[in-house]
Formats: sequence, C-alpha cells, structure tokens
Amino acid sequence: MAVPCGRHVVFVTGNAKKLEEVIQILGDKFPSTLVSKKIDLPEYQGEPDDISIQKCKEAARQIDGPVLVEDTCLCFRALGGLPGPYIKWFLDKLQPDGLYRLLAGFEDKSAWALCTFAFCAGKDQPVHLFRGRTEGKIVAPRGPPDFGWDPCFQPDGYDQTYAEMPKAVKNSISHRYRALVAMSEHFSQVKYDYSDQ
Ligand SMILES: O=P(O)(O)OP(=O)(O)OP(=O)(O)OC[C@H]1O[C@@H](n2cnc3c(O)ncnc32)[C@H](O)[C@@H]1O
Ligand SMILES: [Mg+2]
Repeated sequence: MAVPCGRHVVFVTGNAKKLEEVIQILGDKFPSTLVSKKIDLPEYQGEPDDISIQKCKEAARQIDGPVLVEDTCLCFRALGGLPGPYIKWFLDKLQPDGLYRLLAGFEDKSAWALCTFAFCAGKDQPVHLFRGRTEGKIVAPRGPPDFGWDPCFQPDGYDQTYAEMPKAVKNSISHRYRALVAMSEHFSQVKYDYSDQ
C-alpha cells in the first residue's frame, strides 16, 4: 500500500474512537495533513513515556515517514497509578463496572486519565512527546457504553461521566484535548523539514 509522503503525517492507531476524537479536536489546527492508518501496534510494557516512544518508533519503522501515535492510561490513585498503561486489558476483561468494583475496598476513588501523543519525523528521528492529564474519579458506570471506560470516569468539577456529557464538552476538557493543545503549541513554534520525502 502506498505510504503518504510530503506534508502528510500518518496517525497510526487501531482505535476508531480515538481517531474520531482527534479529528474533532484538531479540526484544521494541525499544520500538516493528518491521514490515518489502522495498525494494531504492540502493547508495550513500562512507564507511559517509554511505551509511547517505543510505539512511535515502531510506527515510524512500519510507515517509513512522519508518524503520530497516542497511548492512553487510566490511573487509580488507590492502586498506585495502576491499571495505567494496562487499562486496555483490564477494561477488556472487567468492563467499566468491574473497574468500578476494583476500588470497592478503597475509600479513595480518585483517578486520572493520561494521554501521551508521540511524534516522529521519520525512521531514526527523535521522538517528541506531548502529554495531557485530566483528574477525576471512578464511579458506577453511567451513560452510553460507546467508548472504552468513558462510563466510569467522572472528571473533577462535573456531575456527568465522560460518557454522559456531550462530546463537545468531553473534547474541551479531556486528557486527549490537553495533550493535543500541547502538541499544537509545539507545532506552532517548531517547523519540521520533512516535506517531499
Ligand atoms: O492502537 P492504539 O492507538 O494503541 O489504540 P488502543 O485501543 O490499543 O488504545 P491504548 O493502547 O492507548 O489503550 C487504551 C485503552 O483505553 C481506551 N481509551 C482510550 N481513550 C479513551 C477515552 O478517551 N475514553 C475511554 N476509553 C478510552 C481504549 O479503548 C483502550 O482500551
Ligand atoms: Mg494500543
């Protein structure tokens, strides 16, 4: 399959919902054309930054051009930050209700959602990270089960879960939104010369 080049950046993700939100949040604010490619990259282990760097390097290797990847953690304070980067498997096995029940023995239901975007201009180029974090708490699931753990995460300052709130509200306070603000600020200051490869 032909790989887009020139001023195209390939957002590599296997998650259609993530892609949908990235498009909604970025609009035309990204300085390059963002194209997406559905590849299920490996689920690496370790600290969030290291996972994002490894994921981005693997994406750049496969695409052989400028790439963007994203990794999302959901961290429970009572559990020392776990499930963190392993939330995908916890969610898969437990569903949002099981995530809530995981904290049954703890008074502290506080949690944070962490999103890390990683950009790399090409194979063997350095990886740049952009992080966004939203604080909240884990609640009994409420709202449509359309996207991951949204029904059991209630951001601080709101009485609705991510799943209950209008998409535009989630996209104005979310971990993903905050990370994309950091990325947009960076790109408005730094120009990468990866055109016409
Ligand atoms: O291909 P990638 O981009 O890695 O997509 P993924 O679905 O594997 O995503 P992650 O590895 O980042 O794992 C994060 C998990 O959290 C879920 N998730 C990510 N962002 C979310 C959000 O904003 N709200 C609810 N669930 C989310 C997602 O569906 C996964 O189960
Ligand atoms: Mg993944």
